[in-house]
Amino acid sequence: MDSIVVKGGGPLDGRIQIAGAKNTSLKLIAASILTEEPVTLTNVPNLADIRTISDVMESLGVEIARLEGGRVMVLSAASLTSHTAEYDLVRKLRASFQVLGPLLARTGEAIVSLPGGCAIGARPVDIHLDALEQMGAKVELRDGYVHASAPQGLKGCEINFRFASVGATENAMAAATLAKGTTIIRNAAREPDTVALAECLNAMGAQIEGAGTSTLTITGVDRLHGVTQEVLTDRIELGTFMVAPMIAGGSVELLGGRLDLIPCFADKMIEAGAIIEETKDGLKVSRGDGPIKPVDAKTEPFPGFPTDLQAQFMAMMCLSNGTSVLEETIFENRFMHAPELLRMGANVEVQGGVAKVHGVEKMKGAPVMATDLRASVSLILAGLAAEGETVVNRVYHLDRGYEHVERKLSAVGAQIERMSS
Ligand SMILES: CC(=O)N[C@H]1[C@@H](OP(=O)(O)OP(=O)(O)OC[C@H]2O[C@@H](n3ccc(=O)[nH]c3=O)[C@H](O)[C@@H]2O)O[C@H](CO)[C@@H](O)[C@@H]1O
Ligand SMILES: C=C(OP(=O)(O)O)C(=O)O
Repeated sequence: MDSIVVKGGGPLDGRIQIAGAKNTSLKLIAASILTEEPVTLTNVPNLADIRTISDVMESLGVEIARLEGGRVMVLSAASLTSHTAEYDLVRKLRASFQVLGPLLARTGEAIVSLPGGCAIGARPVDIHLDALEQMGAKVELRDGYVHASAPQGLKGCEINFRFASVGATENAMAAATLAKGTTIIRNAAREPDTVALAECLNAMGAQIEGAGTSTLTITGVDRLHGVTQEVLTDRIELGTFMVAPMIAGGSVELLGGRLDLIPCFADKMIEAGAIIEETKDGLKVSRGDGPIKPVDAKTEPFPGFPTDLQAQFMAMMCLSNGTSVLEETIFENRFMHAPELLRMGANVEVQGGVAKVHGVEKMKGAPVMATDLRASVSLILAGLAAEGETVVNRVYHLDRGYEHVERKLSAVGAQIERMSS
């Protein structure tokens, strides 16, 4: 299994190209089931998660051509050969559950393995299933699978989400595009990935209004057609690399970066002392002359502080000149990086969903391991300024969501390499 070795070093300098968004790509790929015509996606990142969802799609009969080293994907769901997304594939990637809505809407039947819990929390799917039931689907849980059917098609209705779940909004919205009548989803997610999915579906002939607000109105249409869609910049990769020059010092230009993708996170970075400049190609982030200042943050649905950037922000707060309080409200078990940061000399106290981070002057390299994607990258970030060598093990979590992290960081001067074993 590969590991990443980071040596604390001097300031960073240079440019990093931010890839297309993983979480947008996954949903656009799943949505291609809604049409018989080809869906072409450009700016797709080259990631393990994309390969996994491609396996799920191929198991359903979707033909996939990958061009330009995988950056361009052409998906053709002209003839679906299966209604079943198997446990062995779905367990590898929760987002595989996003085939449920499209499959049900297109064919009237879908059997999808329950994705199950994962390291960051239990992550039930009740909101997804309630929404589909309200649209007239019969939904049963049998042998670890969701069996959903709507032989006469789905029907528009009013749905009030108890929580603005990203995945449930996207599953219900995708399904509603082919329902009879109008569906209104209240307390819908407003994440940029959800807006991008709505835009792609509209470009395929759907009638979705209100994307980016809490109320979506979807007027069902008889069929959707093919599309060519560019995937937007990955805001989580962007936020991750914004933290790097804060920890290591120096300045990095993040190509493709946009402030509107990370409004609250950018404000918190500025409070912590980052200098963020909008350039013609993206965002340039520098560490000012002063120390990293302690900043409190609470994770919230978009446009709030993203849970997917909490671990990286914690790594930075470990080096602040005071105490910050980080509150995790989205997932019940998303502080697994804290004990690993402690190995590196950090001072973090976790109690339930709250972490008190007392900044230390210096961290020290250590062997560490993380059990989820963002936790893994937070340890690499911490390693950029730690004394000595940090070895991050189990990097398959990292490879789910970061393209060549070691190449991108070494290109701006970090001492980092991948060790294969
Ligand atoms: C592939 C993808 O896009 N993943 C993102 C998506 O995950 P995902 O779509 O799974 O996140 P949700 O917004 O659905 O989950 C948020 C919270 O709602 C709960 N919940 C969700 C659905 C449900 O039916 N019942 C329920 O109780 C979850 O357990 C969790 O505590 O949004 C999260 C929140 O921004 C991000 O961290 C993930 O990176
Ligand atoms: C939690 C994440 O992804 P997933 O929802 O696929 O687990 C993430 O991207 O940080």
